[in-house]
Amino acid sequence: MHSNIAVIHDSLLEIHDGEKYVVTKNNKIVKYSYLCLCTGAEPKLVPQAKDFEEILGIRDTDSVDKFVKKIANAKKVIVVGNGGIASELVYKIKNTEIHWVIKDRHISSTFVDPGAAEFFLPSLKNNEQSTEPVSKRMRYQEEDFKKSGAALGPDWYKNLIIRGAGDLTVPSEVKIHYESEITHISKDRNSVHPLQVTLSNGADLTCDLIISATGVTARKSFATETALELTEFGEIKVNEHMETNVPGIYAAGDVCSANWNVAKHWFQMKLWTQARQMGSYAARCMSGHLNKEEILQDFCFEMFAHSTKLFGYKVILLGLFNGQKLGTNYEILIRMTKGHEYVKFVLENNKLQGAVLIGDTDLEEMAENLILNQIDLSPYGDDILNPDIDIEDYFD
Ligand SMILES: Cc1cc2nc3c(=O)[nH]c(=O)nc-3n(C[C@H](O)[C@H](O)[C@H](O)COP(=O)(O)OP(=O)(O)OC[C@H]3O[C@@H](n4cnc5c(N)ncnc54)[C@H](O)[C@@H]3O)c2cc1C
Ligand SMILES: NC(=O)C1=CN([C@@H]2O[C@H](COP(=O)(O)OP(=O)(O)OC[C@H]3O[C@@H](n4cnc5c(N)ncnc54)[C@H](OP(=O)(O)O)[C@@H]3O)[C@@H](O)[C@H]2O)C=CC1
Repeated sequence: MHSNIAVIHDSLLEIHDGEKYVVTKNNKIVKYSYLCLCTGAEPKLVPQAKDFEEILGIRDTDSVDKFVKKIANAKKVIVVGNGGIASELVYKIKNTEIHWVIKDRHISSTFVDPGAAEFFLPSLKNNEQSTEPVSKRMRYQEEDFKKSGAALGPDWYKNLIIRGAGDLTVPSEVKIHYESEITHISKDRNSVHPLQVTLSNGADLTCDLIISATGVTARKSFATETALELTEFGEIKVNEHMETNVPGIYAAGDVCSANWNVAKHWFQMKLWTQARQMGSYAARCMSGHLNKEEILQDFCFEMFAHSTKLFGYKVILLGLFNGQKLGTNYEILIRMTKGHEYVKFVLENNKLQGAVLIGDTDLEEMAENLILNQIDLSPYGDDILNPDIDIEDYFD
């Protein structure tokens, strides 16, 4: 489709930024004028993972294949971590006993507040999952010659059956171990469940498999002549034009860190949408620099927005949805109907700063506009979330 693009199936090894060429694993030399690094991230597993093959991370197709095969023989699993992957897995895994080990006092802490976590909990107790979510996104299939690589992204589990070897006829309740981490693991091959796991709260567990869904670190699997400026977590710093400190080298997606004065309602999270938006914007910046055009920052960096599905519910997170950056100087309005919807508005000086919309609330467009417009909402008071008032229609 795009005759100006040549795809090279190889790995980047060295960047010679002085003479502007790269060297690949197969010794191919490619000259460049502009280079954009989109090497993503890799799972940051619990430290014990190096000693036990039964501890797995999930990132790409290969790692999922391995996980699905291993779990097919597991009757008892531990899921560690409290972010996106763990939240999706504990809901999706069937036919095995699940212990969910989390550092926090509430589930899914990377995305939601304790109130929303409480709203989700019944879904873990009665996890029938009879209907699969309908995917409205474009789905891609990887070609056979290269199975591993890019992170899976939204809907990755849609067509997967993740089933353990348990003989449970009804879905089991997930046992959550709050405020705990794994401190020690040993192996007893003669035990029914070979891994003996001790948690920081003193609890002892046994299991067949551990899934470490404990975040990611930027993947910098290549060398450069000039050192790239990195954050303390190893991400490549980029300016408002996605440029690194090395002339001609840009970076986008999970590997980079937005090192500009970001808009009040935006912040970076390692998400598929942000990676895609950054990639597209970096391309425009490179083209703009080449053609000496003025580059205006893309409006997607004005406000954080994430749409996903957790525990069977549509979840939309907008702006400073957890009061990020606001300190203690904000108000929260909540509307909740058990099993139906959870709506949270975050207000500062009577202006909407962020929103959590769980369920089919139909409030996303209105909330987006209120955050961007910063309309004074004091005349409406609590009625802004009064279910008897069609507030969306009003602001339309
Ligand atoms: C299981 C899972 C579920 C997710 N679900 C969601 C979701 O629902 N919503 C959401 O917004 N986000 C989700 N994410 C996060 C999202 O997938 C990532 O944020 C996004 O894919 C990052 O894109 P990227 O292009 O920066 O990096 P990646 O997708 O990691 O791609 C990087 C690519 O660079 C290649 N590479 C690395 N080093 C080299 C080298 N030296 N030479 C050549 N190639 C190299 C890698 O092989 C890979 O193909 C999920 C992630 C996972 C793992
Ligand atoms: N639906 C979605 O939008 C999804 C998005 N993703 C994205 O994919 C990437 C990978 O997902 P994931 O691995 O879940 O990463 P996340 O960053 O979302 O979550 C990692 C979690 O693990 C915790 N953690 C870290 N180290 C330990 C430890 N040693 N013991 C116990 N807990 C620990 C973290 O706590 P703390 O922060 O306190 O260190 C955090 O709660 C993320 O960028 C995520 O946003 C993945 C799946 C679904």
